[in-house]
Amino acid sequence: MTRHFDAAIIGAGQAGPALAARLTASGRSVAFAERHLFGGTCVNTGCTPTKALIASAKAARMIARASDYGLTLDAPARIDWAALMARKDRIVAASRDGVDRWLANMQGCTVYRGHAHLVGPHGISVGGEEIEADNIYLNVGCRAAAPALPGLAKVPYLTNSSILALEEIPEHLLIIGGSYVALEFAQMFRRFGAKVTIIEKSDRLVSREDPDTSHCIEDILRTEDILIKTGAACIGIDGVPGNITAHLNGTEKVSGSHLLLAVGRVPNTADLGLDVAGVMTDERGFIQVDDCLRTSVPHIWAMGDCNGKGAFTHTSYNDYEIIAANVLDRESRKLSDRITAYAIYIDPPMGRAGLTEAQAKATGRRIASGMRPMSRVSRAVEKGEEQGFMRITVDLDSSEILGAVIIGPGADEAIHSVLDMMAARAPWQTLQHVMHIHPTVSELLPTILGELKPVT
Ligand SMILES: Cc1cc2nc3c(=O)[nH]c(=O)nc-3n(C[C@H](O)[C@H](O)[C@H](O)COP(=O)(O)OP(=O)(O)OC[C@H]3O[C@@H](n4cnc5c(N)ncnc54)[C@H](O)[C@@H]3O)c2cc1C
Ligand SMILES: NC(=O)c1ccc[n+]([C@@H]2O[C@H](COP(=O)([O-])OP(=O)(O)OC[C@H]3O[C@@H](n4cnc5c(N)ncnc54)[C@H](O)[C@@H]3O)[C@@H](O)[C@H]2O)c1
Repeated sequence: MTRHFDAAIIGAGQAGPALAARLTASGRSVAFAERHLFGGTCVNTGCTPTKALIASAKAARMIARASDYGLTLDAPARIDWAALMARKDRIVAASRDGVDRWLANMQGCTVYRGHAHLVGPHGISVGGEEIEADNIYLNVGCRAAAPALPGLAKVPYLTNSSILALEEIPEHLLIIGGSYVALEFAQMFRRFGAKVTIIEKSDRLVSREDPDTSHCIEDILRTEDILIKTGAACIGIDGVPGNITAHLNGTEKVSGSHLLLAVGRVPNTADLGLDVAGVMTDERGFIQVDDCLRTSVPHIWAMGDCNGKGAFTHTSYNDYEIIAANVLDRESRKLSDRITAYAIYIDPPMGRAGLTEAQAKATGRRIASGMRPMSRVSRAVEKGEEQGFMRITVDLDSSEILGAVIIGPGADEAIHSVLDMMAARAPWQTLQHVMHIHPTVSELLPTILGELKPVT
């Protein structure tokens, strides 16, 4: 028998559970389908486990640098891989179980554990049961891409999921890709003692960023003896477990014990029955949505990574807020109101808000930037973490803050000073006149706004 609900949500990622809570609180009945692990990518194979491991890696790095701080160790620290992974697993399990319990105990929410797919505009089949819902919300996320590289199918390779279950530290980790996933795992495994080689096809790492940002990040990684091969499209792979060779540009090869693919993500939409319901996707499989995250079928909405409009936990959660505002609060919050913001959790981290300097320049506006290296930021010097810089870019005519980048200690937090001012649409002079706390990285933001130089 088909059971009817006011709403159905597919996928317990970063948007679905919070939306279920709002929908049920408004008196609506909700069917919730999750086929694998509650909490999705962020909790199980993304942010949470990687940031837990990065914390261990930071501790290892600080111990290795003990003498820089005037400390003498009687013996070098040993990595207890099992204990370190157990810490990560405990943190992940607590978070996952929290989401699972939250949904299971939610009044008005019926949880289905299984793969769900659309069988009509309102119909869903999940784990052999048929349900129907007035409105459907898709939060199905993405998975690691595995491009059709010659030879790849014949060698064992790791993704962001399987690398988190390794039973030992690789001797030499080859990483294909040179962006978020690659860099966070590269530095972490280097700090755990692995030799690491990054293979990136663009001519610089994180090529969406300004060139000086890429070069600064390359310097940070090279300081720790991470090998970086840019302009190096991997055109083939061969080898056996424990000895894998990547062939680059047809001219060079590099061998390692393990291979990690970090070349982007593909949406989990091919097995969702979208065509049956008439939901349109783009050529890469991302679900097409309008500015309020409605799909081509008006009662079906798509949120999180699967709509291709963001690829972060905070963008997924913001999608939930946009949908809740439109559906439940009669507020017209929109995707286009969102200011780009993200961090890369290398150490020191990079925090970004708004446009890069190159993007700001490309708008054709009259712009200026203020910048300062971390070597001239007291807090960074005192912490012994002088790599990095900060830059803020403004519109000289409207006084708008257009964007900022901070690479340095606490940059992932400090960037919010700029982001919040941008959200408030405050002119840059407002930020310049705020008294900031000393000694912090943020206290130099007003200073660099007093040293703006036109960008031509
Ligand atoms: C290694 C790594 C590190 C990351 N670190 C960060 C970070 O530090 N900060 C940050 O902001 N972002 C980070 N991200 C990105 C972040 O994890 C994702 O953007 C975020 O998790 C996306 O959430 P989502 O809600 O779109 O979907 P997901 O969290 O991917 O959840 C989708 C859920 O849907 C389920 N599902 C899929 N299809 C079906 C179906 N047919 N039926 C039932 N259930 C289904 C899946 O099992 C999954 O549980 C990281 C990603 C990776 C890979
Ligand atoms: N700190 C964070 O917030 C965080 C951390 C990890 C992941 N994420 C999210 O996960 C998503 C996926 O990250 P990602 O790093 O896998 O993807 P990405 O799309 O950001 O980068 C992929 C990189 O791989 C390179 N590449 C592609 N094919 C290649 C080839 N054949 N040879 C060599 N290089 C190749 C690309 O040029 C690019 O630099 C990101 O969009 C990000 O939003 C976020």
